[in-house]
Amino acid sequence: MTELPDRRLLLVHAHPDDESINNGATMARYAAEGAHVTLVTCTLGERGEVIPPELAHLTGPALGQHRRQELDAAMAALGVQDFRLLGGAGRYSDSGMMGLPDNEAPGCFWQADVDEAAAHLVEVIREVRPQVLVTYDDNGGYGHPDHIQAHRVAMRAVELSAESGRPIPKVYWNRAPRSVVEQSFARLREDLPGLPFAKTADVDDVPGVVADERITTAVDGAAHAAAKAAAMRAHATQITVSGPYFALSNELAQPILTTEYYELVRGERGSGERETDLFAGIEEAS
Ligand SMILES: CC(=O)N[C@H]1[C@@H](O[C@@H]2[C@H](O)[C@H](O)[C@@H](O)[C@H](O)[C@H]2O)O[C@H](CO)[C@@H](O)[C@@H]1O
Ligand SMILES: [Zn+2]
Repeated sequence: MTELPDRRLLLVHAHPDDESINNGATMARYAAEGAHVTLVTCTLGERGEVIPPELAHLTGPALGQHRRQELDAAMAALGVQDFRLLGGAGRYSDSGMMGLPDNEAPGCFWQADVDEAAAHLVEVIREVRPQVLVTYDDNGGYGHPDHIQAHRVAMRAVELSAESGRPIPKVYWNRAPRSVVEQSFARLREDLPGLPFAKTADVDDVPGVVADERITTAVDGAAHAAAKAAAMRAHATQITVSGPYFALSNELAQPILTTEYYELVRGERGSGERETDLFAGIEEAS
């Protein structure tokens, strides 16, 4: 088996694009620093909307395949080489937004058996032996069924790994501190007239917004801002990027954060008021 780097980070996401939006700067930074970064994406986003008119014909499996190519390009922009689909390509399909009949579709991720899906993730954990796992909070950041299910599957895999004697030392949820998001939106509102977006989203539309006090870790990815923006641009069916701002297909502008924030929910916290490194406190080569 190929010898893996001392530091190994695993991220679990629902659709192609979530990884770049939530963790693009973190992924680019750790990849550049020589850590092994593994992304597991649970669906190919087959039920997504499509922004560019020339691609509006893409739906279902054809959209899924196109978004897989977008993911390839985004990972190249971030310098990440290990990225996988949970259970293999097409094992779980996009469940659509919460409350839609799509949520009941056979084979969609929302209908997946959590233990069965977690077993696929445990296989990756056994191979990579990550010291750090990143996923969403129990609301999936913003209540999308695939995000909630990705949380459930990831946290179940964390339990199963611990039960089998292979605990993951540190587990984090994606977060955004309310004060930082509010300040970012204040700047966005000032810049809005010069942007290709008509309106802004609301602070509470940003996934994982919490009181500042719940933030345990801030990863400064400013040096990788261009890589994050390029990765987000690569997801062109889902995201429009303009300078330090972006919008999804709802055309509601949001800020691109280059410091990315986390809440440690399993494991020992590193020293200091806030960690600046997800691996803080990890014994090397554990
Ligand atoms: C960021 C994210 O999780 N995107 C999901 C989401 O897409 C949103 C959805 O189409 C919504 O109706 C739009 O208003 C919004 O702009 C989209 O971001 O849900 C899709 C369907 O499950 C999913 O494919 C997409 O990745
Ligand atoms: Zn998503």
